[in-house]
Order: sequence, then C-alpha cells, then structure tokens
Amino acid sequence: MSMDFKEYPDREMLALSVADRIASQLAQHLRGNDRATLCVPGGTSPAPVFETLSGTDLDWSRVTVVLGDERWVDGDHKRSNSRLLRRHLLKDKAAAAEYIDLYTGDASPDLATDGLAERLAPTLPLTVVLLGMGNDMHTASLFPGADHLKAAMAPDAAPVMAIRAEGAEEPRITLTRPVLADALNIHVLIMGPEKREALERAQKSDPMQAPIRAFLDQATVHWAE
Ligand SMILES: O=C(O)[C@H](O)[C@@H](O)[C@H](O)[C@H](O)COP(=O)(O)O
Repeated sequence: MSMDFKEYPDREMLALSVADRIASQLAQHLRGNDRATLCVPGGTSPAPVFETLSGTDLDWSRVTVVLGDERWVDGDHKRSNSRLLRRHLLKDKAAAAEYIDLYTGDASPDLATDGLAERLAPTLPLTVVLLGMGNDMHTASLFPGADHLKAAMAPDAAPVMAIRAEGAEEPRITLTRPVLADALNIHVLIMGPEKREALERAQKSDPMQAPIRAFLDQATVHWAE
C-alpha cells in the first residue's frame, strides 16, 4: 500500500478538507460502534482543523480525544498542547468529548506512563489519527536521535512512553509507533515547501532517521504551500 498524497490550492481548503475527512470517519465509526477515539497532534499547524471540527455536528459525547504527544509542562503553559486543544478543539460541540490529558502533573513523564496506558487501553485501536511532522521528519514526539526512540518504534512498544530529545525543548510523553500505526485511519497534515521536501526525504529514509516514514504507507498526507 503506498502513501495517498493530496495537494490543496491553499491552507484554508486543506484545513476544511482534513476536518471533513476526520469528521466523516468518526461519524462512520460511530454508526457501528459505541465509541470512537480521535488522536491529534500539537504544534502550530492543526489549529484551523480543530476550529472547524469543534463546530461539527458529531455525537462528541461518544468520542474520546487524546494527543499524540505532550510537552511536560502545566496545562496553562504557552507550550502546552492541551492548552492548544482547549482553545481550538474542546469547545462548542466538541466540548462534549471525553479528553485524556497526557499531562498528569507528575514530576516527570516517566511516572505517568503506566496510568495513562491503562486509561488509553479501552479506547484502542485509535479510530482516527492526525499526525504533524517537523522538518526533521519527527512526528508526535518520536524525534530522530531521541533517547528511547528505538524502544518507542519497536513493534512491542508500550503504548505511551516518556522521551527526551535535543530537538524537544522539554521532556515529552508520546504515543508510540505500534499504537499509532494500528489506527483505523491515519492522516498527516503538513504545510509549506520545507515540509514537502522533508516528506520526500522521509519517503527514502529509514524510520529511525525519519519516524514519520513508519506511517506513510497507511496514511493520507495532506499538503498545501
Ligand atoms: O508537540 C508537538 O509539537 C507535535 O505533536 C509535533 O509532533 C508537531 O506535530 C510537529 O512538531 C509539527 O509542528 P508544527 O505543526 O508546529 O510545524
């Protein structure tokens, strides 16, 4: 199976289309299942997708939302991905969703992983995963050169792991390759020429040098200039 690549005339069309695809896949899943799980990235790219999704008429009370990764900072810190979701996604109609916050307030992410894995277990497999990508070809907090990348990319990796990397400003907690790759639907959201070039590099790279590569064969990649 090869990567499905979709190019859009502009970022607004990209955001609308990605939100539509995600909402449709969640709604379809809910027609045959009690609940659905949506896994989303942090960072700067997804906010317009979240804004559209938050007003979408879905049975959000049957949807669990979880981040693909979180910086280990308080929920009101400017770098918190949870803060991003609370501002752009978990409001309006989507406020009814169940939210699993990866930041637990523990002194370190290493102390939180077992409890989070227990909370996550009933929500698996993830119904829809939206991934971002850095110019270094990381996704979630699966950074090239990260301290526990090999373990996090292993087929038997625990679903949630603490991870530290030079490219990450603070300790992180991340969902790992198997739990992300087992998702029923995977979308990658990237914008700009640098990320287009990084994607082309990733396609020819090993997942240990380009973690996003681990997901491309199953993913729909959405790109605009
Ligand atoms: O915590 C994070 O930052 C994200 O989960 C991360 O994986 C993000 O998706 C990429 O770094 C792209 O970020 P931008 O969208 O800001 O370029």
